Amino acid sequence: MARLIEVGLGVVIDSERVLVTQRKPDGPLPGLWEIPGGKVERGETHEVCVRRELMEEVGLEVSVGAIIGVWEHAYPHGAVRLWAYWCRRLSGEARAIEVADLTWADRLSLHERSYPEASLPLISEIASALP
Ligand SMILES: Nc1nc2c([nH]c(=O)n2[C@H]2C[C@H](O)[C@@H](COP(=O)(O)OP(=O)(O)OP(=O)(O)O)O2)c(=O)[nH]1
Repeated sequence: MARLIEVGLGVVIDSERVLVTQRKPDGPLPGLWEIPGGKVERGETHEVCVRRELMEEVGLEVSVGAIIGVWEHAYPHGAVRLWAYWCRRLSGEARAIEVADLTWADRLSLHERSYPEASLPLISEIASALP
């Protein structure tokens, strides 16, 4: 079996809303919404990966806190292991830099979007943490 792709995700909550981003129309899982993040690069810690991805994708400086969970899933394009962390926004205003779109979703609107299958347990976990 092909090796797992390690992926670091940053769950940023601000004013009782969570930041979700939309994948670009080209590439795997086009147009689905997700938690910002990306592949852990060689030699990188998860914390460094999450901080780098949040800055690259949405221009936010964040601090990385506790781990939420780890989930594995095999897609036709490859198998992933998602490592999700609670994050706090330190500076910047989120803008769609390397993503198709973004929004700050409350508990209700979180459930109105479509996510990659691997993210579904994480989305439930986040929803249960929102008021
Ligand atoms: N960022 C993110 N990726 C997810 C989520 N759920 C999920 O299955 N994935 C998958 C999609 C991809 O197979 C993989 C992340 O890879 P990616 O292609 O988005 O990562 P990247 O930003 O490093 O991309 P690139 O530089 O290779 O273009 O994890 C999620 O909630 N957020």
